[in-house]
Amino acid sequence: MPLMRNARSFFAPLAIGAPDPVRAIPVTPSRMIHFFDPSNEKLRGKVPDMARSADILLGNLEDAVAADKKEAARAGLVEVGRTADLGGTPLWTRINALESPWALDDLVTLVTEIGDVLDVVMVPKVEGAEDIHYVDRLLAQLEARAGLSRPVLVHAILETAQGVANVEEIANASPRMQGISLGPADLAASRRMKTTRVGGGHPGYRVLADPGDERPSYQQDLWHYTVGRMVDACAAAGIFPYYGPFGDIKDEAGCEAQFRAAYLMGCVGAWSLHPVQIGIAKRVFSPDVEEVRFARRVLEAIPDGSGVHMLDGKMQDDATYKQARVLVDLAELLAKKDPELATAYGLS
Ligand SMILES: CC(C)(COP(=O)(O)OP(=O)(O)OC[C@H]1O[C@@H](n2cnc3c(N)ncnc32)[C@H](O)[C@@H]1OP(=O)(O)O)[C@@H](O)C(=O)NCCC(=O)NCCSC(=O)C[C@H](O)C(=O)O
Ligand SMILES: [Mg+2]
Repeated sequence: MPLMRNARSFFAPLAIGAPDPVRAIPVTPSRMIHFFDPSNEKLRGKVPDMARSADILLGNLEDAVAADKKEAARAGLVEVGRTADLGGTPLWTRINALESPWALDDLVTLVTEIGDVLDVVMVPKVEGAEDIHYVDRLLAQLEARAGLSRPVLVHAILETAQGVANVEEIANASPRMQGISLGPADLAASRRMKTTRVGGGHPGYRVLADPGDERPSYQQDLWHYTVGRMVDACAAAGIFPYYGPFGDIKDEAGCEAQFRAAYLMGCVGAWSLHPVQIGIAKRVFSPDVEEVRFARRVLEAIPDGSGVHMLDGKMQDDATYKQARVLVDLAELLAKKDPELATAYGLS
């Protein structure tokens, strides 16, 4: 069994002088976590534009940043944190893996230099609660030394078989846990899955109908099981699940379908690797206008949220009231950020 803090000490700061851990994870629009490489000067110049169009901006320090660019990426992110006008868009980072030569300096430098504007640290290849405990204590020490008044939160990537096996303990490892993302590329390698794709389906993974005149077959979702486990672990822990990357940038329809499956299963967002995927995530992770309209009718039809009612031939009760609440709450949250959505939802 991993070492867990007990119920009384769970919310105690892990270093003298560190800020109190949060009791509830902030609920903000997070339809996409937009990745950019902070070592790239041209992209750094685009940060204000990216921040206007994305819900969350993430300076990536890990995979996709070459080894000889790691320090430039870290320094570039410090520059962004110190100088860029993000207009209230949360700033996240993905640090290097904990066993790498860069992770320690990533945490020390970022919390010391820009801990006051850094909302969340994404930790790759998390295998169990012990990885979160290590980051948790170190963050507390760094926050205390930097005199920060609010804690930096932690987001784990689920991208090893061991991490999936331990997903519940990871989700509950610390009050800093903000959420978990699927990392389908590393996870595929860790599991010895035979695919070279970053997320998405595979034409060979399908179900064939029984023998008959015709034998239709349908492609299945390779990630259904893991997304299901991740969503349940996150919901049970009061944190947020995200589908991760979709690497085939040109396959916009494939990306949209994968994001939509994750949205319907409970994910709050996905990663965008390219500007085109910001629009896809916005479309997918904003509730459908007609569904919101129907959900509001459900809430109006059941003012106290109890009893049984009929609406358009469909039974409504306490449970459907709660389902409707999920959609309406999300629509109201997004409408506050997005005037076009506010108009579409009739909330302006
Ligand atoms: C994937 C890319 C390398 C593609 O870049 P590029 O070839 O430059 O694309 P385009 O020519 O179509 O670009 C058009 C313009 O858009 C700008 N651009 C591209 N990407 C971004 C971005 N992320 N943010 C902002 N702007 C972007 C280009 O500069 C062009 O601008 P201009 O020249 O002015 O017209 C590239 O998109 C990229 O590097 N994306 C991020 C990749 C990344 O972060 N990968 C790591 C996350 S996924 C992962 O790690 C796997 C996971 O961990 C797992 O295990 O599953
Ligand atoms: Mg990965």
